[in-house]
Amino acid sequence: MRFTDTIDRLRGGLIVSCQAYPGEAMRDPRTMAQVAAAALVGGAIGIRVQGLDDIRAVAELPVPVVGLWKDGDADVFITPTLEHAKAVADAGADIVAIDGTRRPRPDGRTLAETVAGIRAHTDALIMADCGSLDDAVAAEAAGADILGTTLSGYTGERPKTDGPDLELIGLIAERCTRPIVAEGRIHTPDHAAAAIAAGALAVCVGTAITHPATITSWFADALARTHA
Ligand SMILES: CC(=O)N[C@H](C=O)[C@@H](O)[C@H](O)[C@H](O)COP(=O)(O)O
Repeated sequence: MRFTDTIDRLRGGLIVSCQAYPGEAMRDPRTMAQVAAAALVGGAIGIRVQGLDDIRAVAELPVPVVGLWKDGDADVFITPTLEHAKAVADAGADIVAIDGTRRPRPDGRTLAETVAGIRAHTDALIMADCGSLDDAVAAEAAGADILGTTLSGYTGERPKTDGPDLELIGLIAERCTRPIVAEGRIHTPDHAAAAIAAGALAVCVGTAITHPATITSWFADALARTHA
């Protein structure tokens, strides 16, 4: 029931990822909650945030909250262990986003063991942040509820496309039955529409909506090239 209800609410819609990085001026849970509230006014149907304080700061918003906890210097850093995932759920996430790759995890658990441990702890849905088709197939077999393309271009298995990895979305849609959230380098409304057309249930946009330093650099670099 909870699965169906949450998936129905996400269908065809825009999740906005509100994240500021260590040392950045906007890295403050209140600021991220304000950015999230503004995104809802614009039509977001879901919010994705990083860190336990940020999750708590948006947990009462009237939309599904995708929570994650980036931690550590290892390759696997998005909600890297079962303990991180439980904490994300306890902070109020409706959907716990975890590393969904086939790489070794810092706590030595497999993805299937991690998913089982989260299920035993919470009824939150589980989103596997994948970097390839093989990841998505394995994540579905491990029991993940949602397959994300979040890590495409960041694990060495897929090229870092200029824009979303539409090919990967199509490949996952062909092979897997779990819903797909297209995430990563969706920079324009056309990109978002193309991701849905390729087979995604919903799209998640971060940088292009909520990261002013990067957006500013796109404009500034274009002007610098014009005047070079
Ligand atoms: C690879 C990684 O660490 N991705 C992170 C996952 O939460 C975020 O830094 C991204 O901003 C997010 O996935 C949204 O993607 P984009 O910002 O490209 O719209």
